Amino acid sequence: MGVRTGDQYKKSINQLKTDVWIKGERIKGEISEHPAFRGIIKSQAELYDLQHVTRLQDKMTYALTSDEERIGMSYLIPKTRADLERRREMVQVWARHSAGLMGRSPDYMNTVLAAFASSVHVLEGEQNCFPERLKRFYEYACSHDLSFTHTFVNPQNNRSKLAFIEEDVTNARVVKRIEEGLVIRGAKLLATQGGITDEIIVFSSPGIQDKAHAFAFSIPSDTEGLKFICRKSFVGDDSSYNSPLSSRFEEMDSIVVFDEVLVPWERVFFYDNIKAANDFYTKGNFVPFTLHQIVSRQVIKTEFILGLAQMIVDTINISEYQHVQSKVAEIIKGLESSKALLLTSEKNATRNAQGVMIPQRMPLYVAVNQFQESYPRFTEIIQLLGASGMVTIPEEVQFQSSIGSKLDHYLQGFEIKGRERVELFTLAFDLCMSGFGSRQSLYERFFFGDPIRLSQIIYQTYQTDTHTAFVKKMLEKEQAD
Ligand SMILES: Cc1cc2nc3c(=O)[nH]c(=O)nc-3n(C[C@H](O)[C@H](O)[C@H](O)COP(=O)(O)OP(=O)(O)OC[C@H]3O[C@@H](n4cnc5c(N)ncnc54)[C@H](O)[C@@H]3O)c2cc1C
Repeated sequence: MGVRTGDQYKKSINQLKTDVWIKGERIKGEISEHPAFRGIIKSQAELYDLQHVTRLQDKMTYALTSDEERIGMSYLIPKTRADLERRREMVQVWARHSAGLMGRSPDYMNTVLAAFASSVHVLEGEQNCFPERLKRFYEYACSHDLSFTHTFVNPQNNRSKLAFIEEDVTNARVVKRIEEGLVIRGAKLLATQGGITDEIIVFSSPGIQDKAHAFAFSIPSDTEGLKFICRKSFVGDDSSYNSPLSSRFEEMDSIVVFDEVLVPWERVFFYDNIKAANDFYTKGNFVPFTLHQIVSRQVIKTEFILGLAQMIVDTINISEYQHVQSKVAEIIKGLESSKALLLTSEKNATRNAQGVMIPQRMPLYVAVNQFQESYPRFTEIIQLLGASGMVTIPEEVQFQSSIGSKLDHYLQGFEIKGRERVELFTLAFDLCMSGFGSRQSLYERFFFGDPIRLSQIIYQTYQTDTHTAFVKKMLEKEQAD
């Protein structure tokens, strides 16, 4: 089949008739026509179509041999530094299409799958582990260009350190091991884009205490007993003027419920193995590969925010003020740091024993942890620069009415008419203040894990020995003097 078109993606999602619940009802009919999903499915389809644009073909796809069908670059397992560069460029083509606002553009999960497939050695020879199945599944996913969502974390009912002592009443767990496969009951915290992908990958996050929770598998989204229960939609409305971002990029997050879901053995990658669950996450390539994708996207998102900040400055003509300059400079510093950390991770990449090129972890950890803090600050800067402009944003229909000419006059900016000025500030509002925008901040803060625990990982894994030795040497010199 090779790389898909947007239309093929849309048809496939509509045919599934996945069990998706929103506003107290199960979605009936084509999900691509539902107001909560219309925009995001269209945007996702546009991304698939980019793989077919002739001038982008070498960036977005590759062929293993000259006569083989091309597959998505997002599935590439890098063997060289040039491959990492190709991966970055592919991510950034897709990210530019959504200004980096689609955290789950297909490259995110395709990267996760490539990371898993390149980590099968961690599972080899281990009890209840099936590396061959994972490899076969990766090949199947590449050749069919499948779309994925995923869910790793358990529901948030009790996060105390001693939570494992309590009876588990919510978490998805294996309740039966039968001839046909595993039976799963319970829930997982959430899946972004849950319900609008072909498949869902379910993995245990590290730190599992009970082997019934230690599993990994992938199943079609329409598997019997699997339910996606959506939150409230953050789509403002269908208008690209009034809701320029949420009408296109609202990805939706849904709670994932497993009502006695049968996972066939062919789709089980491991089960009942706590060590495998921990090792696969920590010793496999999930972290460095996924972080490389994430930081590549975040660079583009920061470029977009910088452009928006500067346009606000120009539109109300405030560039002469020193604090305005330093606020924009904050975004520039964030952008340049992310870019530098990303390139450092590629420059210092090393090839592992399996011949896979692994980007250096630490610069990527630092970049993503910094972004967890700087992204909410960037949106604050937009608000501080925009001030009342963020709320003097009448809807398009007001400009089309008989008072439109008054609005054009009274809301004019520096050398632009009211309608254009409001269009820009409406975009800023959607990015920083709407439900969609607030969720974007929460997403960047948490989607790759708790920022507090991430900074702990940085502290605990950073080698400081040479630095303390440096100080000791300096002290010895002082004494010698
Ligand atoms: C918008 C969004 C989209 C997401 N999409 C997905 C997805 O598609 N798939 C998926 O699997 N996950 C997804 N996630 C989940 C994400 O991985 C988690 O939010 C993240 O790992 C943090 O877990 P939590 O939300 O359960 O927070 P908690 O772990 O419940 O943390 C809540 C608070 O308690 C503190 N806390 C809790 N435990 C500790 C501890 N041990 N030590 C110190 N402090 C602690 C935290 O610092 C935090 O302040 C998404 C999250 C968001 C917000």
